Amino acid sequence: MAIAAWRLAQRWCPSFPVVQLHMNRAAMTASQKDFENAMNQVKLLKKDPGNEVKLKLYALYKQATEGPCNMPKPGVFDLINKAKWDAWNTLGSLPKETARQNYVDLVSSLSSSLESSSQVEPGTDRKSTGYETLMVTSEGGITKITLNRPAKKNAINVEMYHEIMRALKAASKDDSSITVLTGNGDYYSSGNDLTNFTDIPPGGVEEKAKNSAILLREFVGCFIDFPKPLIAVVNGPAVGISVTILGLFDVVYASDRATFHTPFSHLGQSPEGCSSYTFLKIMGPAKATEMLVFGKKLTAGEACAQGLVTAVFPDSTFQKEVWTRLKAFAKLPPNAMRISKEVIRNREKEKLHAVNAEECSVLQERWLSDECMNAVVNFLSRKSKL
Ligand SMILES: CCCCCCCCCC/C=C\CC(=O)SCCNC(=O)CCNC(=O)[C@H](O)C(C)(C)COP(=O)(O)OP(=O)(O)OC[C@H]1O[C@@H](n2cnc3c(N)ncnc32)[C@H](O)[C@@H]1OP(=O)(O)O
Repeated sequence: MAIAAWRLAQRWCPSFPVVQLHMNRAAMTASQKDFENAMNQVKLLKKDPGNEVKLKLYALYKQATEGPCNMPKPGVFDLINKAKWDAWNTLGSLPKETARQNYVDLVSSLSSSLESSSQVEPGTDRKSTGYETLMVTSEGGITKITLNRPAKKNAINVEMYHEIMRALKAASKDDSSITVLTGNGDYYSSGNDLTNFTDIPPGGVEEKAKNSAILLREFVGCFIDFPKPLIAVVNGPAVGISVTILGLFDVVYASDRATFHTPFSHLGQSPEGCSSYTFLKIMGPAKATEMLVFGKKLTAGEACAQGLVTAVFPDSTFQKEVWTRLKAFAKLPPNAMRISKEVIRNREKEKLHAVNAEECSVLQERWLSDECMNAVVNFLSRKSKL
């Protein structure tokens, strides 16, 4: 969210507007003019420059307008005023003109670095190119990753695994506050693309299984480590890995058209996405077993009752209701949200990585089993569907 400098400056120097108004206009020099321009520029910064920079700005401003620090030192528990005092006092006897120049230089460097960052004005939809299987947009503090193979029910092929990882890594570093994953078309995702099994390398199926386990482990690892609030907008049925990784999301909103299906036994496979751990924690062992071992398909209402889904909305108003909520979340202070997520999730991370490694190693064996091969052949020869 844009930070108006008067708010910034008022917080760090309550007398800021008054001081600014009562500046000696007669004594205005070129550098005084630059100084005033710089103060105006601060008001236009679209991104909070962070406390360290705000303290520097405060100190230089005070030095430029009042000279060396003349305030009594605040008490040790008066943290904010103590930080401000320290910043100002550190400037010692720096001449007013030099402080003014340093202030102008600092604002100018901030303007160029923050303006050229990927900050997006609300309402400006920034679309990332370079994805074949996804649509990625950033708008109003929300990076939205849309699975975009609607003709294949958003089945996740190898390219899509790589692109989702790339999009998540980019989203973790961009200036958005929250990240959303959703699907284009009538499905959220039909899970792993079963044609992934057909492209066998010269090293044979063992090599394929080994490489797939490495890919899967890295893929799930990106969700475990994702630092910002991650929200699934489940627009329709979800199958397999698109369901299991929901346990690693922070919030899951679902249309009442969505279903949640993990038919691993039917496919001769075993749970992944850390679901062997997260689902047990979320819904308890019996309900988790019904889903992960017996392949029970849940309605959105059932998934919500069992804690996998946060809230369910009628399909007719789904997008409107969900995006109203998401836009409000995106306005919250991003650092606070990131740190709160860290506090909530960090103590589980090591465990989740261990679970992920174990699940991938079990699956590597499963992929080589007759049960799995037969299930894939049956689907590909159109003998079976879920
Ligand atoms: C060893 C290699 C692995 C490499 C990758 C490593 C990581 C793997 C990690 C995870 C492993 C497994 C976890 C899972 O996700 S298991 C779940 C797998 N998914 C399925 O079994 C779903 C299969 N699809 C269906 O049963 C049906 O398509 C459906 C989803 C119920 C929809 O039925 P529908 O009648 O409404 O539509 P349909 O005509 O069948 O589909 C339209 C076209 O889409 C294609 N398609 C749909 N889902 C998949 C899929 N999962 N894989 C490949 N293709 C899919 C379908 O074939 C149709 O295509 P076309 O129009 O005929 O060309």
